[in-house]
Amino acid sequence: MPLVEVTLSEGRDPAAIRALIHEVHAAVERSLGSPAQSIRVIVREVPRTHWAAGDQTLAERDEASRGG
Ligand SMILES: O=C(O)C/C=C/C(=O)C(=O)O
Repeated sequence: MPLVEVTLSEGRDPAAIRALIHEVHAAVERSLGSPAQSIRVIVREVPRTHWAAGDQTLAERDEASRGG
């Protein structure tokens, strides 16, 4: 049972996430030949206040890029 997990920061359009799930599913089906019902795709969304790079959260980066 192939299981693919994707971690994203929060805030994307639900339709874009649904499209991502479809594309990941299709890639696994095509590349591994796995039965469709056996494929699992999990998308995790992390609040931008809970994701840091270089000790700056994505929320802080957003604020800085807005000039805050
Ligand atoms: O785009 C996302 O969902 C997550 C972005 C992460 C970064 O920009 C980073 O880790 O620097």
